[in-house]
Amino acid sequence: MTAAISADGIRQRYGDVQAVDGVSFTVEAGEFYGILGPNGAGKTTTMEILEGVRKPDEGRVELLGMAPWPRNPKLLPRIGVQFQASAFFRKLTARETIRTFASFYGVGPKRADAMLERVGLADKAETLTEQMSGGQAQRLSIACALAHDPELVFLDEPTTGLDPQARRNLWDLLRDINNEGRTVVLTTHYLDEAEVLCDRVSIMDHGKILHTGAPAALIREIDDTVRISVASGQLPLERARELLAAAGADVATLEDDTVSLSVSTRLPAPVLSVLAEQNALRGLEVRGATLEDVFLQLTGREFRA
Ligand SMILES: Nc1ncnc2c1ncn2[C@@H]1O[C@H](COP(=O)(O)OP(=O)(O)OP(=O)(O)O)[C@@H](O)[C@H]1O
Repeated sequence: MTAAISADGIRQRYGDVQAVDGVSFTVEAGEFYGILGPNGAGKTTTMEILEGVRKPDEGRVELLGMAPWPRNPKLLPRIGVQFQASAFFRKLTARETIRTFASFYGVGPKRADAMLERVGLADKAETLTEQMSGGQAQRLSIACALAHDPELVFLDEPTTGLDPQARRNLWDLLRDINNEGRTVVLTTHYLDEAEVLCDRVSIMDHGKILHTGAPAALIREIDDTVRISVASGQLPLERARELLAAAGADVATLEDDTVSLSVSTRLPAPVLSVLAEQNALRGLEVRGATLEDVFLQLTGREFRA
């Protein structure tokens, strides 16, 4: 079967900045694929090259078995693109906007209106785009990208700037889009978003892909330690010291003044049972590794979006 996307050795330079530095990957049909990286990593430039809106300095891209550059009219009805900054006509309503976008593809008003409903904006149909919230505008731009029923959808940081509730609502929508059988490519600088949504994720930094895999596999590969934090004041200092010694902790910090304790260990059970014996479980936090830890391991730096 032809891959939905194959990118081979793509490079793009802007003046002194090597924005994309030899990126290669494939995306299978039906996959939810993420490109995760901090600001300036080269995600948007990579997306623009995939979408066929930018010619790379070097490298080859195929979308659905075809080259996206030079602009390929056969591909356009089959792909949907949501750009990072959506510019709508401010004085058009949501309904007028989606109908306009749909008409570019010969799609009638009925399907356009249905898309508006699909993204939960039916009750905003008469609202001017300039009066929509950030989350509503993102939903509208996703609806516009989907109006012509594309099989491959590109979403460039669709949830940036949204509040946590609006982000979660959008995640549900994005999952549905993928569950309908569409291939989805998403860029994000939210680690949790990549972890929750993507079948596979490429971690990108300084124009290069550092690692690609299923989020859970990436996390498993790097680390199986568990971080345990004990709220301050839960444990007498002496007991905390003994506990640290007993835990064989890889990393542990003990702050004397408030006796707050955090432990990284591959053997959480003995630590937890001592804490339980000490009746020190209030405010206890236990967490496994996350993609944040994967990024730290790959780059030696904390992930800062
Ligand atoms: N049109 C341009 N002209 C010059 N430099 C650019 C241009 N577009 C991007 N860059 C630079 O290329 C690098 C990669 O930018 P890009 O937008 O691809 O990264 P990104 O990962 O999408 O970042 P963000 O998360 O902030 O959108 C950055 O250093 C950026 O400043």
